[in-house]
Amino acid sequence: MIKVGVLGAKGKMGAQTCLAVEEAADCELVARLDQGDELDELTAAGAEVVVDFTRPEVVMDNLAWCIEHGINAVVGTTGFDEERLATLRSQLAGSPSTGVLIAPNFSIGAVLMMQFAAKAAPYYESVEIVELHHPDKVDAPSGTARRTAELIADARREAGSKPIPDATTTALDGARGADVDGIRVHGVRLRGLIAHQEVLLGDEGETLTIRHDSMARTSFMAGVLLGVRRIGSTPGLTVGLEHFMDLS
Ligand SMILES: NC(=O)C1=CN([C@@H]2O[C@H](COP(=O)(O)OP(=O)(O)OC[C@H]3O[C@@H](n4cnc5c(N)ncnc54)[C@H](OP(=O)(O)O)[C@@H]3O)[C@@H](O)[C@H]2O)C=CC1
Ligand SMILES: O=C(O)C1=N[C@H](C(=O)O)C[C@H](O)C1
Repeated sequence: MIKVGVLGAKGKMGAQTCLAVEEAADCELVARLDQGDELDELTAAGAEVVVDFTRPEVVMDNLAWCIEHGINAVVGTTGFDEERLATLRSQLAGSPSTGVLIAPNFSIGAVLMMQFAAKAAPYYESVEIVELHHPDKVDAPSGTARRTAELIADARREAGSKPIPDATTTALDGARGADVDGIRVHGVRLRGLIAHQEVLLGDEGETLTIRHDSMARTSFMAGVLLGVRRIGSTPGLTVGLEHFMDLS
């Protein structure tokens, strides 16, 4: 049995994760913590893996504590840039048997969408991303969109792709979206939505649209449990659930 603690347990994703862990035959939910609770409850309960679905402004403190106490972490919270990842790598160097998984999206379909988009991007002159989410989301663009843009930009750099054409010389602020590593990312916030993304690719006479939709938060749970099961045997920092999937 893997002893699991959940941070952000009263939130939308944390509550769903508690249910999934309780239902998993090989996991035991030993701690559910939220805002104001003491992290020491995790060690007292013997947690071996912590799942973090909190907020970008608190997740780094949570992870520093987990690494210091040798507790593996599976992280869905967004807000990770290169600087934060470098900080985690250096903290993990001091705790070589501890593992941290940062997964911008735990949905298997979303992971595939990101991989397909990166594969397709060098074949098209143009590519832009539209992410669509529920209006209670606090960060923009989404972690998934940022990660997709980075994967696409890496693939295009590797293939020697030309810069994406765009003749815009005048624009209202935000009209062309955010620039993430040279890729335009547009955000929609709409009641009724959960988490959705389109990657639009275009060239002479054709377009390709790759779209993924999470219609319920249960869509993330298979990926969360995969992370929980694998992180104990994967020391160091892993970025992206694709590393725990056989995609070759
Ligand atoms: N990787 C993935 O697949 C997914 C990632 N996410 C990401 O997960 C994060 C959480 O999303 P969501 O569940 O929708 O957000 P919610 O706001 O519903 O939940 C966050 C919870 O964390 C609590 N919290 C805040 N600070 C702390 C703290 N220091 N310790 C413990 N708990 C704390 C919040 O309490 P309070 O409200 O009082 O602040 C709240 O209960 C976001 O960054 C989101 O983008 C979401 C879906 C999927
Ligand atoms: O806040 C959300 O809801 C989601 N957050 C993650 C993100 O920012 O990419 C994952 C998913 O899109 C849902």
